[in-house]
Amino acid sequence: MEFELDILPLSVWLPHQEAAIIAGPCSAETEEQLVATCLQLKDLGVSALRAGIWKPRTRPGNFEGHGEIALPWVQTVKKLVDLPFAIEVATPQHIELALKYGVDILWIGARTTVNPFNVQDLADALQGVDVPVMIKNPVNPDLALWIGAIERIHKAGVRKIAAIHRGFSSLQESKYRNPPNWQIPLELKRIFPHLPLLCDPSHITGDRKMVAKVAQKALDLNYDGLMIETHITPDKAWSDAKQQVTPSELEEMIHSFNFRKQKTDDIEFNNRLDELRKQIDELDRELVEILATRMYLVEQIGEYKRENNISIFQIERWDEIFRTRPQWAEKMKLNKELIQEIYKLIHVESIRKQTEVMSQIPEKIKA
Ligand SMILES: C=C(O[C@@H]1C=C(C(=O)O)C=C[C@H]1O)C(=O)O
Repeated sequence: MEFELDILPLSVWLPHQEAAIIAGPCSAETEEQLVATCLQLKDLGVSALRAGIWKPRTRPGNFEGHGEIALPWVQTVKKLVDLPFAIEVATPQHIELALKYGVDILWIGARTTVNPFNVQDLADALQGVDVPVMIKNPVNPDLALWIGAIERIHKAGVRKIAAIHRGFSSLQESKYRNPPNWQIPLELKRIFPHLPLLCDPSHITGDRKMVAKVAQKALDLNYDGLMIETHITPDKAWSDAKQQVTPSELEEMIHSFNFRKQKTDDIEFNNRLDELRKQIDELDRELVEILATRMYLVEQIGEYKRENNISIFQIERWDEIFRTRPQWAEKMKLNKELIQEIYKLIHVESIRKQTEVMSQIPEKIKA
């Protein structure tokens, strides 16, 4: 990475118990709806409130938020409920207005994170401003864009930063509205271990029935918090009706959550974990050795093909491999999709290796 992120822990700007929970309606629809929802959230132990003031909608004609008109409603809520309030901003003007009305936390939405020009405009507007900024993943599954947006905001001097994982758009059919692609946020966490990471199961699932399950998965993966859309009458919501839950459903969910610890001092647990991990280390070494041996054979086949002028890609052989290996896996109670994915990667590497071999001048001719 270009530079280590120097950021403050989440607890500095968002005090919380086991995990930070940000809740509130998708959109601020009326002052009554916003106040009623937030009053019901007041005693649930949530760490912050949220509401959409400007809503980026895919197509025109849908409710796009009230804009500045709704900001005094946020002020009303803040007088009644002693919790920080978060809203989405997409332009420098949104930032200016949010700060003018005393909004505590800003977030950059998925449709903004995709555009570096847009993010840079926001970063410039945030220069010298001490406000926490949460950055949602870009709509498309592109980790570099997400990192780029975080770096731009960080370079503007913002030290209260968090990332929000809200899932990614996909052309494939899925039970999710925005499939989570967990490997992307986990890779972000590997690159920036100190960056607080929140999950937005409402946008990932698009379906209130699945929200608790995805939220629990995020907690199992040691996420620092959750953002959950909550509405007093979700079915009547002006936006994202299907994915919002009532405050009492949220309360039930919070009670059902299992909050995991990252580590323990329990000696017995740690010893057993070490023992099992040593076994994994040995197996992984063997796995890598086996892959190296397989690749050595692929290279030999490549040389043989070159000498006999045979093409690299062999559809029948590849088809046989792609059919049989998952079958072997299933017999051993292994996930067949995993084996398919692994073999796709192996095959791409075989082709790369043999392409390299094909373009080499054979030793005999060189001599
Ligand atoms: C190794 C070969 O070349 C390619 C790579 C394969 C593999 O990695 O197993 C299979 C078929 C070919 O597309 C081969 O022809 O056997």
